[in-house]
Order: sequence, then structure tokens, then C-alpha cells
Amino acid sequence: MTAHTSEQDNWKKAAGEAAAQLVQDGMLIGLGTGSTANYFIQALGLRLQAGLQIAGAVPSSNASHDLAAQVGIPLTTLDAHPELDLYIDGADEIDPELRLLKGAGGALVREKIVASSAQRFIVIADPSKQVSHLGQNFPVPVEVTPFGVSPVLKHLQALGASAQIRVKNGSTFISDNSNLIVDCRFPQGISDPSSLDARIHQIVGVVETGLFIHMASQVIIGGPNGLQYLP
Ligand SMILES: O=C[C@H](O)[C@H](O)[C@H](O)COP(=O)(O)O
Repeated sequence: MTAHTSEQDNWKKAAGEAAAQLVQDGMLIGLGTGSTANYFIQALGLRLQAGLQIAGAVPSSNASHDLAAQVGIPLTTLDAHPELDLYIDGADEIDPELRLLKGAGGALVREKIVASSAQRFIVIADPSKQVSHLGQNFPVPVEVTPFGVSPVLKHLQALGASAQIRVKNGSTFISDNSNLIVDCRFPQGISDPSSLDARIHQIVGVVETGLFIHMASQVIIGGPNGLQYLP
């Protein structure tokens, strides 16, 4: 679905605000990263100003940390609180089984760690994120330690990927964890995301992938007809 940007922003905002309504007093929350998660963070800040009291929030990136601090969200860490009640984040692609592709913003490692530490992971998105097959619109991002990235590229190519080290604004992109991101496109398609994820993890030097398989508890899509909850 193509949509005017401001319209798409309104849908992301509606999903973010709906997710903020799910936060209850005393909860430990994980904060996602990206333009949709930013709407959630802002809406959560407003709820806190209105009297909601949470036990703390763990951001999944330096950018989300900074925005959360700006809007008055009390921040904590997974070391202080290894188990969270709820994680809210956006996604780049969502397939019919609610498998996700994430990491276009490069925050995939911390996002996956925070998501896997939460009892519930609710994804917020606009309709452009719904795809029939993962890999349709975005490459699979793979975070890699800078040392020995060349052998990792060769292994990824052997899996059928066209693999490129991510460059942003003319410079090599460095993640919050001081690693590289290798974007992998699979021209032949991704028939089994779960097995692809497992095979990429076998490559030494790979830190994590942007494939989030069976991690999402629910997806909230903001769109032209209001909110849609999946399942
Ligand atoms: O690394 C970035 C994250 O995975 C984002 O959650 C994802 O790219 C979605 O971002 P946005 O809401 O800006 O489309």
C-alpha cells in the first residue's frame, strides 16, 4: 500500500498511542527504536505526565534512550531488571505468521535482546509493513564484528545472499555496539526464514540477525480504517 507520508505518520502515531494505553502502573517496559516506536515513547511520556507510574523502561538504542529521557520516562537497564513485562517496537516487515524483519535503523541486536527479555512483545506499524514474504522490501540485516568481516561476507554469499556492508550518509554504518551491519538480499526469495536465521547464526563473527521469528505476541496496525489487532 502506498500512502502519503503524513497519512502514514498518522497511522504510525495511532498505533503508538494505542500501545501506550496498554502500559499499566508498576510495569517494566522495553522501548523500541525507529519512527513508529518514537510515537509510542512520546505517548508514554504524556501518560506519565498524566499520573501513570511505571517501574522503569529499558531503551533498545541510544536514540530511544535520548528521546525517552527527554520526555521524562524513568530509565533502567536489563542488568537491574532482566525481566520486562512488555516490549513495544516497530518493524520493517511483518508476514502473515507475524514473523518480522527488523533493523533498517541498525538497532536489531539490542532490540532482539530487549524483546526476548519481555513477557509480551507488541509490534506497532502502518499497513506498508505487511508483506506476504519476508525479504520482499528490505534486506536481512546481519550485525557482524568488524574483525573478520570478509570471511563472514563470503559465508553469507554462499547462502545465496548479495551481501553489502551498510553505508549511511557516505560513511560505514557503525551500530550502538560498535559493529558493522551487513545487508543481505536474497534474489531467490526467503522460503524458510527460521532455517535461514539458524544458518546465518552458525557463521562465526555474526552477532545477530534482523529476523525475529515467532517473537511477536501481537501486532497493532494503524491504517485508513482505524486500528487492526493481529491476532
Ligand atoms: O533498527 C530499526 C528498527 O528495527 C525499527 O524498529 C524498524 O526499522 C522500524 O522503523 P520505523 O518504525 O521507523 O519504520
